Amino acid sequence: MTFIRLVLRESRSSPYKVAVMAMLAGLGNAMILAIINRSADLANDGGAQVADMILFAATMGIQVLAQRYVSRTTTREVEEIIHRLRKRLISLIRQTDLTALEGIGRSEIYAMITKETQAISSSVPMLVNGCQSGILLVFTLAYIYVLSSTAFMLTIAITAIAASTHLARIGQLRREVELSFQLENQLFERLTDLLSGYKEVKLNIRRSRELQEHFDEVSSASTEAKVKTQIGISNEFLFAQSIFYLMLAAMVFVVPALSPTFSDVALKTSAAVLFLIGPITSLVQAIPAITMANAATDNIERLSKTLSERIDPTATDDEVESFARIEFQDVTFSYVDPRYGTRFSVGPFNVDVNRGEMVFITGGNGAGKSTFLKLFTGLYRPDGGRILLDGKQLDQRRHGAYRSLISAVFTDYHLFRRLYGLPEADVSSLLRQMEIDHKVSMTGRDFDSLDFSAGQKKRLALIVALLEDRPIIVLDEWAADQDPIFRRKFYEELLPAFKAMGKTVVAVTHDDRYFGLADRRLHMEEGRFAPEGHDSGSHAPDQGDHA
Ligand SMILES: Nc1ncnc2c1ncn2[C@@H]1O[C@H](COP(=O)(O)OP(=O)(O)OP(=O)(O)O)[C@@H](O)[C@H]1O
Repeated sequence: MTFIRLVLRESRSSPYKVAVMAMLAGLGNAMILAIINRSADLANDGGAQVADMILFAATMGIQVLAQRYVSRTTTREVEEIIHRLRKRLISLIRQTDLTALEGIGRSEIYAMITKETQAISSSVPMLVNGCQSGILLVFTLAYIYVLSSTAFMLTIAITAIAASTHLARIGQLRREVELSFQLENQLFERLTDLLSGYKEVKLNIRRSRELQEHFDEVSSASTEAKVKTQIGISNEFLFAQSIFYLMLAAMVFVVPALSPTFSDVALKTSAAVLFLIGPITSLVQAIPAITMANAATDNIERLSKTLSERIDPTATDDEVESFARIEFQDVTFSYVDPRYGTRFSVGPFNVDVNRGEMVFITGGNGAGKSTFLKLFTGLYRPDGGRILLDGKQLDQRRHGAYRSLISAVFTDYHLFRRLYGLPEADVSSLLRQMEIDHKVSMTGRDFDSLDFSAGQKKRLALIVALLEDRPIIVLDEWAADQDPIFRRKFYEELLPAFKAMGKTVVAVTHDDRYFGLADRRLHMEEGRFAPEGHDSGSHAPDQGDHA
């Protein structure tokens, strides 16, 4: 009952008030039944009383108002809970350690924030109905008891047998629902593959076909699981209906044989049993809805737990504005896969970077350059060794604040349409400097378009990094997709200009032609910096830069 627990835990309105109102609605329903039965009786004896009509109208009014209160309150409550859950998930994602987030699939996160919350939301009306029906059922049974204890005992016996059979069968249904959830997540993954890899899919018809086959396979398994679930639900519905007919039959065939006085109330009791069909149907429909809401809540809570267990303890609003020296002492880091153990280790790094320096990092593919940058920028925390900022070791709080020294453009950078975290700025001179002033314009803090070439986009990302106005700028193969002319401008004009502004530049580069421009070059091999003068030259040759 994870979903119910979630609602009780998160609800801001009083659950007692909702329960009282739901009881009132149920009682109102049962009273409507009793008044109608009584009035039907009176009709035989010459007509219903005006008092009964007034009582009927008043009961109906109370019942409608109470039911409306319950529906409105619960719907609003659950939607607000979903809103808070979503906000919390986004906030947790923001605060989680980068390594943890890299381990969780994107499609899983998308699915939790969209599909699972939707599943909870759409189950609410059925749940509310189901709860009210349960209450109505209790009151109607009480009314049947007042009419005839034999009829009541028989109805209870049949309901108990039916409910236990139903609950035993619902276990299987729950497994089917969970399976169809898992399969739908896989469908999300395949769809993400298709959309993210659209160019690759378009270029290779065999890949395109096989991807389609894989999608069809998962979709068909998901359909099968869904069909089983739906058939299970309709079987339960049929089952409930049969039970209801069984009850009616019991009233007409069995109770008269057991109770000699029953004939007086046979009509009323049968009417009461007829009245049960609505609540029983709603209850039966509510159970799969609860099962789905439970599965969705379980999934969301599992993700929340994973994320909260991996909250980045270094997160802070503190900022550092300047520095003189950053020292890495025996810093190590490993990528660890829970299934396969350590995948790759870097370090120990013993290196320092001084204010105003321009440091180039070189090395072959997979040597560990980007990993070093993630350590240097404070995005990864070292497994061993220590980082010193101006001679003082970074503790957790200072580690977070340390990140505020750095702006970066990584190889897999993301360009936000809005200048999040930055004030409105006049970017015209930067746009001119980057030679994209004819392409980009801004409205307030928003770029009007991001539909540029790869190289132009990267220039815009560099502008955003510069707008952050931080003392260190970290660039990972920034010039890789620039044309030779702009590449030269980058190395010969822009980087020296940054240095002249007092910025510290740490750049990963393969452009051997410009290696000489750096104050220092650190060459990396197999996760370590090679001793100076031991550059095996395994970097990629500079291609196409012969301007
Ligand atoms: N998220 C990750 N999980 C596990 N292993 C990783 C992860 N990221 C990188 N690696 C591994 O770490 C090693 C170093 O990767 P890194 O990206 O630091 O290399 P690099 O020197 O920047 O390479 P390139 O020049 O190709 O960009 C590689 O063997 C890579 O497979």
